[in-house]
Amino acid sequence: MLRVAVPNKGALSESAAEILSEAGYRRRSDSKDLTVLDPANGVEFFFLRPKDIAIYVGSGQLDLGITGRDLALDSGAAVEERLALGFGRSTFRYAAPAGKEWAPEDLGGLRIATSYPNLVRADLAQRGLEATVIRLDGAVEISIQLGVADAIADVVESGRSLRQNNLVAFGESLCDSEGVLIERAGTPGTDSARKQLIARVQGVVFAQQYLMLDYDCPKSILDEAVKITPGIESPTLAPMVDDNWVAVRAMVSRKVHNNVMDELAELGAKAILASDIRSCRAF
Ligand SMILES: Nc1ncnc2c1ncn2[C@@H]1O[C@H](COP(=O)(O)OP(=O)(O)OP(=O)(O)O)[C@@H](O)[C@H]1O
Ligand SMILES: O=P(O)(O)OC[C@H]1O[C@H](OP(=O)(O)OP(=O)(O)O)[C@H](O)[C@@H]1O
Ligand SMILES: [Mg+2]
Repeated sequence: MLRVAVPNKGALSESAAEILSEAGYRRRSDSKDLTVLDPANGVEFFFLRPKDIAIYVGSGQLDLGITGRDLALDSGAAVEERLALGFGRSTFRYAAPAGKEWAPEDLGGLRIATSYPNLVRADLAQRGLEATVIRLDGAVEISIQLGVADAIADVVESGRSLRQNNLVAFGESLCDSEGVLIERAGTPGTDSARKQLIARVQGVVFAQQYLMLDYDCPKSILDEAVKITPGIESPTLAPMVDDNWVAVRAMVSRKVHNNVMDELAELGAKAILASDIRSCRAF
């Protein structure tokens, strides 16, 4: 039986559950359940704190886990990313009171509060700086006001928490994070339940990042149109009753699909339709 760790709460839990459910795995029926058995797929799911997941997977107790890249790195556990999952995106930034221009070099000798002490220590060491790292569990933004720190290093998503506490981020992001599927480093498993879960999850993630585009295309502009929509392998063409036209179908990245639709319309394509893909095996 494949043993898979899933976030039980927090910023990653809902999206992780969504992806697994879309990939055909059993959902838990109660948010207090810590395990769910899915015998049809040969998987047992363990609902754990996202911070702990890399430790279980790195120690070999569990085979795969969904967690955040930043959490996995900070844990120091011997794990590798198998897939990036495209949700729970965040940056990890230094921040300090607004009103002065800060640079990472200013951190030498200061007290830095964070929930990710290892990420911060590694970054300070790389910069050749010595500072006191103060480990807090959360609500890190308030720690300066409360007098236990001079600066912080924290997860920044929208930036609202920093603004509300009159803090400014500075320096590059220490870690650009998102949800990731991890396994133990050095021993990529090859059992069928594992391969199936990875392929299914990859199919759902891929499908979330693409749309299916269909359009009617005058044959005279077909060469130019398929350059705009090359698809993954190659676009599909289907004959139309009017011999001067052909129907084209291709997958396009969600990020650019509006531009692609504009360009196709400009070129003379008609009936340009974009539809969601729920899952795929496109690789
Ligand atoms: N707005 C956000 N706040 C916190 N974590 C976020 C956010 N957006 C994405 N993440 C990611 O979610 C993971 C942290 O999840 P975790 O459940 O530990 O924190 P949380 O959602 O703040 O819950 P908790 O209240 O238990 O601290 C990290 O990988 C982090 O990068
Ligand atoms: O840039 P933002 O969109 O404001 O998001 C980032 C903030 O959200 C999280 O805190 P959370 O609300 O989870 O509380 P916590 O600090 O107790 O974990 C995180 O720790 C940051 O504080
Ligand atoms: Mg939090």
